[in-house]
Amino acid sequence: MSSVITTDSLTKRFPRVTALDRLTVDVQPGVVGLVGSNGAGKSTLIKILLGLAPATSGTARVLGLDVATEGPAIRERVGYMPEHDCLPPDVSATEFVVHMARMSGLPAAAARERTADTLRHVGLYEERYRPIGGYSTGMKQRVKLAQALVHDPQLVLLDEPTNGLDPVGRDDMLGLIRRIHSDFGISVLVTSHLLGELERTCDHLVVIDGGQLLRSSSTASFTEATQVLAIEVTDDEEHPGTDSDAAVRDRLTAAGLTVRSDGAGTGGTGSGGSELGGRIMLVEIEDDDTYDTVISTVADLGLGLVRMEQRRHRVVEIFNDAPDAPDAPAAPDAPGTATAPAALAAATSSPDPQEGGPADAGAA
Ligand SMILES: Nc1ncnc2c1ncn2[C@@H]1O[C@H](COP(=O)(O)OP(=O)(O)OP(=O)(O)O)[C@@H](O)[C@H]1O
Repeated sequence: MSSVITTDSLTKRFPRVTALDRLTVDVQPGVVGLVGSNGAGKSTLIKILLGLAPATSGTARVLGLDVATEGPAIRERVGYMPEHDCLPPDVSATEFVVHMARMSGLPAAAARERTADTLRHVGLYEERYRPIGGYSTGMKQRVKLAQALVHDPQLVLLDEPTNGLDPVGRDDMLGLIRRIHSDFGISVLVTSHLLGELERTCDHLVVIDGGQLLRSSSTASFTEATQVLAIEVTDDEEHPGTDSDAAVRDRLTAAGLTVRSDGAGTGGTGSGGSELGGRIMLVEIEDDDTYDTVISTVADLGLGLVRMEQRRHRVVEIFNDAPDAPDAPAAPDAPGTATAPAALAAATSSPDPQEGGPADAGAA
């Protein structure tokens, strides 16, 4: 498969900040998430990829075309959904999208036909004849998406498409984004500062921070299984006041296993908290017998297992490994307003999506 985007040591310096710092990345066809906190360099990268802003140094190619010299050819083949509200309030969605289709070179009849199809696809029906000024944020986002798709591009670059949307609106938009690829075969590069939502939506994640690449790999490989078993046991109802966790920990340790409490919790209150996070114990998996040892130990003590599952890596660990990562993630002030790696951490999904843990803070 040929790459849709490649960059080689791509650098963009503004007088007071380096927005992109020797970024080398290779994006294959599919739905790819570009994740980074506010100011990480996502929008700058998109503008360079569209040939709208020059790089300071380094090179980039989109669909095999050089961004420095082939901007118009790139923009013919690529759709772009900008981050900010940029729609004219006085015209209808239909008028606006027809205009954008004409700007992309479609003849009048084809532009009208494609506009009707595209607006239907993004979920705008009768309201498409009303002035955009009266639309909700969700409807405006759909218009912005429709104008990015109307000329049938091979690739769309979507800059923060879920910005300003409520949880239902976010989920709808993420579903639409997936269908752009599955129904039409169009590749998608979608940016967000909310890791959790891209983790759910994308096949591949590119994570940047301070203009530098932290990691680029398949979403699945970010969340591969660890050699750690997370367990939670019931209280000892026959002997109230007994610390059942301590009893299990002592027995397992005596059996030669390494046990620790889950300092990070499951996204709950963290270590020592009275909520879920404080009740999880982590057992290193020595071999297949570890499972049986845990089960028989818990049964011998007359306790029950509330959960036993192999821990998965969390995508957010990439930020914890970054050089200036914060010690403890802080919760964002309000849903969808996460900033900086700390809030990215708070916005990620539970350690194991199967676990039914706390929802993505950004979608909460
Ligand atoms: N035209 C400009 N002049 C000077 N500095 C800029 C300019 N555009 C962006 N920057 C700076 O470059 C850095 C990266 O900005 P960019 O907009 O690419 O980040 P981002 O990841 O898209 O964040 P956000 O989601 O907040 O837009 C920021 O520090 C920003 O202030």
